[in-house]
Amino acid sequence: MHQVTPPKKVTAAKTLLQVSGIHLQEAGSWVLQDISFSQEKRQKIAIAGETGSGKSTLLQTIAGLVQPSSGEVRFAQKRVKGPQEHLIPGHPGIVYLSQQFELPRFLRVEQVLQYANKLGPGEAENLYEVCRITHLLPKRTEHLSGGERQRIALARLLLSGPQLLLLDEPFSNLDMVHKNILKAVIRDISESLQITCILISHDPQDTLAWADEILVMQAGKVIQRGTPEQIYRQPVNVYTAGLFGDYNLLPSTKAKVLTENPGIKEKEKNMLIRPESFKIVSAVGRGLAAKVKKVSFFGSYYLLEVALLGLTIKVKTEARDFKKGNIIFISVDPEAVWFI
Ligand SMILES: Nc1ncnc2c1ncn2[C@@H]1O[C@H](COP(=O)(O)OP(=O)(O)OP(=O)(O)O)[C@@H](O)[C@H]1O
Repeated sequence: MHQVTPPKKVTAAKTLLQVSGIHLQEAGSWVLQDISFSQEKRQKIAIAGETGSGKSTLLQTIAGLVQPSSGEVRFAQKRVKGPQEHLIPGHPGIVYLSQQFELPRFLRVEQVLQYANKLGPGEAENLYEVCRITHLLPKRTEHLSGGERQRIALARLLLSGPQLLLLDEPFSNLDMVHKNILKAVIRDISESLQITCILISHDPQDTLAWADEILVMQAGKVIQRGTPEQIYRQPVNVYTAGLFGDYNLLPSTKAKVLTENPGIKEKEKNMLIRPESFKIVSAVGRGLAAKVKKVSFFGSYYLLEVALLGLTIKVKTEARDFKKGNIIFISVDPEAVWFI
């Protein structure tokens, strides 16, 4: 099996956020169930999960915008009060960038930001640089693109000087150019402004390379927590596996043929193999024969669908030599197999 780095131990002194036993019931059903985790200062946590799994509600609960039915959120060792305990919901140290952020219309960007500014001289200008919005300051808010509006909404939140930034699907609805700008902004918010972040995203490309730790949610529960490598290579179930990319699932009966490969032990469980873990080998006898049924081009790689052991298996390759109908020989590295 793969060697993966265990998540870092969180020590009390470094802990910024402590979420303990959060439950939330709405309209008779559980939206959040027994959620507990902690976050160190500057630790980057991503939350993944299907639509409706409770990700946004969890972030809103952390921000003090939703009252949990039970459990508590502690931020910098103090309990975060919910909206039923506060006249103005929220916590001054925590900001939440919603998917439905709003900006006042018919104002110049610099006016909008001026009203929100609680930072010292020079700090706001630095923040505008980090958010890549300095050139937008003289523009009017109704003359901005969606990506620009979002970076201004983000800067406006950060002008209050928070320690924790909660980002709810910030990359949805962005084209590749604006997405890459926002990725650089989020990296700099963490590195130069030293603000701790939690980020929700559907897209594994947004979270795997960024996060120190990923929480996977399903039906209001955290079902897996680990480093990006653990989550990707050792998913607890097919739900987690599917959130982070394509996979092949071979039933144990079929897997027996592949287990002839020295190094792969036969187990009763199904075998999960990512498409990039198959190797296409040249010689007969060094791999199993498979017939190419379909070739799809994805820019940096091709995805082959091949018939193997009566199943359709997905194989990723950078080579452009394969066509429908070809017979290829494939093998798998024992290190890349995960039993599920
Ligand atoms: N105030 C509420 N009353 C009733 N149901 C609610 C309330 N808030 C959330 N829910 C339900 O809880 C579930 C989780 O919603 P939530 O928006 O947190 O999920 P999500 O994982 O963020 O989904 P998405 O990715 O679509 O934003 C949904 O089924 C939602 O309808």
